[in-house]
Amino acid sequence: MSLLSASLLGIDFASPLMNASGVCCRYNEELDAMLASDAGSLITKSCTLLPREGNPEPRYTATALGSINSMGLPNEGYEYYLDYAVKHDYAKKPLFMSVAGLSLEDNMAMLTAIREAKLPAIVELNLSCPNVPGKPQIAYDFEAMESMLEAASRVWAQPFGVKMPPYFDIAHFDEAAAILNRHPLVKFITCINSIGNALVIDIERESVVIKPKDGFGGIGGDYVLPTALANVNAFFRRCPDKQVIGCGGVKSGAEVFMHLLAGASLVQVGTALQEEGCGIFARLNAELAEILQRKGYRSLEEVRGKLRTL
Ligand SMILES: O=C1NC(=O)NC(C(=O)O)N1
Repeated sequence: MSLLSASLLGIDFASPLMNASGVCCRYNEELDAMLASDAGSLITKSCTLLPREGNPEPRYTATALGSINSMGLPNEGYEYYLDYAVKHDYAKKPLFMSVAGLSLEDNMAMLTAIREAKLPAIVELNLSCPNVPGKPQIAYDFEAMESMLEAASRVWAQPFGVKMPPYFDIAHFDEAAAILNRHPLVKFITCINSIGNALVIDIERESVVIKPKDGFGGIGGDYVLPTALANVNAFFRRCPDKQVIGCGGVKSGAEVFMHLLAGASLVQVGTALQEEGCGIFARLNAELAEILQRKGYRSLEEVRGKLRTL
């Protein structure tokens, strides 16, 4: 066991770091770059039943404080990622598959096909894409989320995880956690997806910066770090039988350490990975190791959830 060893669903990871679904994971070449990187694992682009072009461009813009995107789930269709998962060498590093069907039926069809392939791939069910016009985020509709989790638990019939949107109200943390706790097969919770439907304005052009939805898109990066940490900690506190994966605002070892303190078992990198490339994982591992050593920690276990309150 090295200093950066992590564990999820009883599976060992050499590093807690991985990509956030959507970044460096649409094509085989990107997934292979993640495999060759110092990330402890990798996750595929959220897939739909059929391939999708996604929203019109420009649909991603980096900003001084992070990024805004309205990709619209562009992906090669679930069979492409299932094919990658069949060929993947799980002894090298664990692989996650992100599933984001446009309907409950589509999700069940994909989960059935993936289940029948009998792979060690870990499924992260995306309940929180904010960018498909006309498709509300499932996890903001508690009844829809309950129905989706009931169906997914029945069809998938083994442990899986969910990608959650950020919540901003304690009552919503309570309600969402209560729903998740009613589904014991939901063994991990990834917090957070982008903060949906934000608006970035360029004053020189007096314009929005992305084309879809009149410029409204999900934001990531520095903008979302405190909200991401709050959601990680809220679900860590409320779901003692589940693990949490942190996502949001990670750009150095410091933010990785914050997510671990808040309760994260693994940590995903989105905007910073998009901007820096896969070399970021070697840097983040080194920076995290330096913080742990400086503070006298010998494992991530000793840090997880140890956030002090005043
Ligand atoms: O779940 C998602 N979150 C995002 O921020 N963007 C992508 C997308 O638009 O495909 N999906």
